[in-house]
Amino acid sequence: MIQLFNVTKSYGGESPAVKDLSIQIPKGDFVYVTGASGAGKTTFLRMLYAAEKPTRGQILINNQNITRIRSGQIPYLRRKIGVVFQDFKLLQSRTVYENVAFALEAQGKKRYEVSKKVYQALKEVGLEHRLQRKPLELSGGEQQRIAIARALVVDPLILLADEPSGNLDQEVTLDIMELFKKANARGTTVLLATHDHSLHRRFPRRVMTLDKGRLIADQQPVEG
Ligand SMILES: Nc1ncnc2c1ncn2[C@@H]1O[C@H](COP(=O)(O)OP(=O)(O)OP(=O)(O)O)[C@@H](O)[C@H]1O
Repeated sequence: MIQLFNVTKSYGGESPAVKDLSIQIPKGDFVYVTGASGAGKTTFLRMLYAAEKPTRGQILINNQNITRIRSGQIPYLRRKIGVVFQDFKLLQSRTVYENVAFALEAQGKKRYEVSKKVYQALKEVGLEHRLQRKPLELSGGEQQRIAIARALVVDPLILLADEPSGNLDQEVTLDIMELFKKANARGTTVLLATHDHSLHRRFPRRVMTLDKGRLIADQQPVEG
């Protein structure tokens, strides 16, 4: 469960990036976060994994108040949250295997367990044959699938994706959506920030619309 109570984030400019946001997202929900460029989508997602602190208001993740989280607690929060970015953010000097294994190794998991989970996560995205490649030897779509495997390998409660298919073509976008839907079907709460309205026409889910930092619409999909 994600809960925001009157959350405002100001970077010190004229108007806040996110204004007075109050939102409840139950476990297992799938939510699109839409809005024009600069509407506050990235800021909203960044606060959920404690990359930014709200200026005012409270944020609870699974009843844990993360509003004033201490830096030592952030790694524990991030074990529950997978994040996927538009520009993948893979470590270029590491292999595909090492990129996906990283979070598990940081948690101190045993070597055989790490390799089993990494193999499963890569199989899930159809790239188990690319284990020893470096990210730049792969296509953009493959790199994003590796990034998704990295996010999902820890079985996150929440998956945050910020314009994950912004630089990718339509076919790859649909592959990626299937991966998000599968993770959601297994119980992961998914928040997907996107400009691409064709996605929610094709896969109708809850849509939250931000405008100048405010939530101006929160629509459930029409049944039927
Ligand atoms: N680190 C920062 N420092 C100062 N201002 C920022 C910072 N990050 C974002 N902003 C400002 O906050 C506002 C919201 O930006 P944000 O990136 O959250 O919007 P967005 O909806 O994700 O936009 P886009 O779709 O272009 O990525 C914008 O006016 C932006 O310029």
